[in-house]
Amino acid sequence: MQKLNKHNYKEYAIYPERILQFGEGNFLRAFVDWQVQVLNEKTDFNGSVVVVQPRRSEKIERLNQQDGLFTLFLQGMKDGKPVDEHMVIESISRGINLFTNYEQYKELAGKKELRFIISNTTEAGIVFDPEDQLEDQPPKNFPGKLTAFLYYRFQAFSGDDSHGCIIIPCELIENNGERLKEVVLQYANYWNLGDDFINWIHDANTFCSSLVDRIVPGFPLDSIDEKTAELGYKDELMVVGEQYHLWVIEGPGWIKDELPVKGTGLNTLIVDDLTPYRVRKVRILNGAHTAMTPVSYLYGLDTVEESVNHQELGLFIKELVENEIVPTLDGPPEELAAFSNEVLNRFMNPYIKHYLLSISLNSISKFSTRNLPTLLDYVKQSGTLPKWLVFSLSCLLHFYRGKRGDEDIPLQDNPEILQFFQTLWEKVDQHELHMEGLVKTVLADKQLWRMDLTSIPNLVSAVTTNLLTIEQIGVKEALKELCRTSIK
Ligand SMILES: NC(=O)c1ccc[n+]([C@@H]2O[C@H](COP(=O)([O-])OP(=O)(O)OC[C@H]3O[C@@H](n4cnc5c(N)ncnc54)[C@H](O)[C@@H]3O)[C@@H](O)[C@H]2O)c1
Ligand SMILES: O=P(O)(O)OC[C@@H](O)[C@@H](O)[C@H](O)[C@H](O)CO
Repeated sequence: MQKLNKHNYKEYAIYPERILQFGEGNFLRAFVDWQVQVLNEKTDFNGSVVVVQPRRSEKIERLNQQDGLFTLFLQGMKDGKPVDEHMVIESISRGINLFTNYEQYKELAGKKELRFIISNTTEAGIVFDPEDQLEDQPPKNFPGKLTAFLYYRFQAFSGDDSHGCIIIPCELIENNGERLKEVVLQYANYWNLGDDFINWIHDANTFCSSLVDRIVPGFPLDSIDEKTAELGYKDELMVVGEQYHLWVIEGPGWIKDELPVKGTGLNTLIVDDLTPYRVRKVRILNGAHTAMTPVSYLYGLDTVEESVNHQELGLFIKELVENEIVPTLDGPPEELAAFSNEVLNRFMNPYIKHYLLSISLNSISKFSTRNLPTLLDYVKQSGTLPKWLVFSLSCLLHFYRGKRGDEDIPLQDNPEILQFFQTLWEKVDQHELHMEGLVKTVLADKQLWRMDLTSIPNLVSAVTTNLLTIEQIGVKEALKELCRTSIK
């Protein structure tokens, strides 16, 4: 069977390289590169994307072997109807391997037509590292690579303000645009790149914070043979995502002229303040994902869809979202109810297998950023603990024991965190530590939660009680018990 590449594919238009994209991952390809394709089809945007990898990865070579082409399946509800469609995305012109072709990167910095820089380097990507040097080819961290790129551009156009860029990071970090600009300026100062360059960063470039939303489980490992047979060609970069999408970009109104999304059907908004969109999305959608993961997985389920359609898990998720997360959010109640309803429907998407284990990556820091604010707000508002969220936190501690029955759980978190939990659970198993001791030690750890959670009234005893119940009767029975006593 033939592989997908330009020789085996129909003729298609090649557009000027107007976008530099840091990240070859599933999400950016199913979201940004798809949006660029829509813009090219429906407007005079006329732009293609050059992809660079933020870390060493052989995916960039695979992207070039396929001439930037890949197949995107978009599956889910659209305008109230089920839609299952696929298309070849043609908007990527090429990938540059920064580790072998750094010169090409420097050359791109001098191209007049380049205007946008987009990134998604996970929550770990926007960081400063004093080890990075301008002379490194490439600097190790993403903001270091970006600073170097902007400096080459500044030099190529002798500091001319009309050749700056619009920089839109997509990392799920609060104020990602401002944060990225801060780190770029930190590198500029650290590398002594001069006041003229720093002024050019401020005057010629626009850093926009942005919020992205589309569930992208990625490569369809489960159904690859079936999909390959349907397509009639091999595609190693196939990606599956849902139909729903939202991109909220915080920036000046004139960006609408350069990114002509109006009238294209794209749910991309250019706004003055994205805070309300971010808070509700992170707390409801990501919060529910992160909270359901240890509970459902320990219960014996594997995917989001199974969980939301399950009698007890479904109830757990609905109660958690509607009675614990939503009441802590600001905004018109009808809008919040509509949004949470839509999220629950998206979780039910029958086409998509979204594995809990893939969501479980770095669950401790995710609980901290996505669910802890809800817990704190709930306690502040009501003076009581949110019992579903506390049950989820209890299951999270149990999840990090690393066992589902006799199975080992492939935990994915940073090694210090994994070691911390392993040591504590071993002590409990060897009767050197009581459950309450484990709970107190974990909840008091400021490195995990950025605060001492034992200061929250009754939290230690509630989590200890849950864990003792789980030890005695298992997560299944413990959850059933919680459902029975909560819904009378
Ligand atoms: N998949 C989704 O449903 C979805 C939806 C919205 C947002 N996101 C966000 O997108 C990010 C990537 O998701 P994906 O599904 O594309 O994953 P992926 O594994 O396909 O891609 C990960 C990308 O991040 C880069 N990366 C990883 N760690 C990095 C680090 N420390 N520094 C710099 N770059 C790093 C990789 O090189 C790669 O380009 C996630 O952090 C997630 O929060 C994902
Ligand atoms: O991608 P992560 O690992 O940060 O989080 C897992 C999911 O919650 C996330 O990918 C959502 O599906 C996504 O944020 C939806 O827009």
